[in-house]
Amino acid sequence: MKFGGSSLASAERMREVASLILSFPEERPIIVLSAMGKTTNLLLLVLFLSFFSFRSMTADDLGVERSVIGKHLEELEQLLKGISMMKELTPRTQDYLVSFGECMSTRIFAAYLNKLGVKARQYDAFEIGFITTDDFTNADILEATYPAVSKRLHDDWVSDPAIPIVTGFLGKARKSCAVTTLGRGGSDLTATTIGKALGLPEIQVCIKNIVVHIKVWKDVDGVLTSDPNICPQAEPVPFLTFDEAAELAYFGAQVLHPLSMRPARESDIPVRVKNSYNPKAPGTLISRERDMSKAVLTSIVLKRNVTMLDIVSTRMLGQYGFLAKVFSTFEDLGISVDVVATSEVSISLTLDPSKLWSRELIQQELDFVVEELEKIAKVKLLQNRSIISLIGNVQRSSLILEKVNISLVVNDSEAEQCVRALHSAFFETEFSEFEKEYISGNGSVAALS
Ligand SMILES: Nc1ncnc2c1ncn2[C@@H]1O[C@H](COP(=O)(O)OP(=O)(O)O)[C@@H](O)[C@H]1O
Ligand SMILES: N[C@@H](CC(=O)OP(=O)(O)O)C(=O)O
Repeated sequence: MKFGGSSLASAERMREVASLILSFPEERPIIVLSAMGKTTNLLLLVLFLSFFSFRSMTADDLGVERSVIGKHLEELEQLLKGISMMKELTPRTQDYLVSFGECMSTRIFAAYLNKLGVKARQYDAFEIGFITTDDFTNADILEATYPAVSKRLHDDWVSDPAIPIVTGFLGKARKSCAVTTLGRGGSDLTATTIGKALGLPEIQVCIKNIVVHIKVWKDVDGVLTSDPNICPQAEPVPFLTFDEAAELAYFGAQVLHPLSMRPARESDIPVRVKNSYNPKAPGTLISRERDMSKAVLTSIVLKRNVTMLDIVSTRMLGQYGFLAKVFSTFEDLGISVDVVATSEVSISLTLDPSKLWSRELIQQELDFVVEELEKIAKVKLLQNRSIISLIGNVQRSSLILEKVNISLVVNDSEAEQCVRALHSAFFETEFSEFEKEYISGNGSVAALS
């Protein structure tokens, strides 16, 4: 069970989360926690004065000794002094800095459960086998993680049973051994990684009749048809496939970490997204397959602040070399490409902003891309664009577009209005039988727009 910042904003919320966990006495949960509320943002903004008092107050409110986070508060103070003296925050130091959020929330929560008489044990993910690449701020979990984590959790459980309370979001870099983070919202990935680790055959043999499932608790009734901050009418989507959920997350839905579906899909362990403020709501069940016969559009998502490039060949290369050269330029620079529309001699594409944001020299980098591409093409750089993606089952609407989703690129300033218009057309309008048939069966996608 994973509880994110949205479920853990205060001492009161922590109490409710504890009673929610205890309301499943038949389950043997492993708990993954994010930092409380907006702690990660606060740490990044270095609003540490309010942060210190807030977190200590939470411990006080829960009747937990402040000493459970005393060492961390001292270390954090030292770290912040160091950063302000050096006037430099490297991605590695940034990861170390934000790791305090999860390290403290889990300690406070484990101490609270113990105080209630429920035996719990706190774990820092970087100490129990979460091995990652050294890509600070956006690290990838490595395969070695799965057996290491399952062994550690299993062995501890056998020798001294206690509910594990694990820090989400964090890992340990394979080369430098420093603390890493898995990208914003990465605790979802921690939860599905533990799910896969516990689904390994060795664990299944050790613990007979184990049925692993993953619950991700949020502050909304599941994955919704759109971002509720943009479309207040957004409704929960009851079922999704791993692929749909991954697309949805990748194309901007904040509700799930973009890579979090990978371990779940690899181990075929379903994920249920539930509302910790409304546990009775069924939420969204994400699994390998679902009934697609009625599904057309599942969700509309928005990814803002995207950079787009229009690249038209000057035919200096033969037609066959053009696309290869364009893509190798991005590969050399380590920039991912999101959405692509292409012909033999021209290509329009959007760049993945997360890759650009995680590094410095953004403008220089873009200038360099353009300079490289101008050797073979005319290039137009368009900034402040948004990608609106229509995620769903277009399988039945066009043979050509089978299994792809539809993305539109619009100006940032018009994006929310476009999402609202699309949401209203697709989810808030009663279609006639004829229109339903046209959308889901015979019409082309172009006709839809
Ligand atoms: N399609 C969507 N479905 C559900 N929630 C969404 C969607 N798009 C954006 N959100 C936002 O995601 C939030 C939940 O994600 P997040 O804040 O990361 O939760 P947590 O902190 O629990 O991990 C919701 O409060 C909602 O505002
Ligand atoms: N605290 C981290 C990791 C995380 O997963 O948070 P949340 O579960 O609240 O999205 C962040 O804010 O990015």
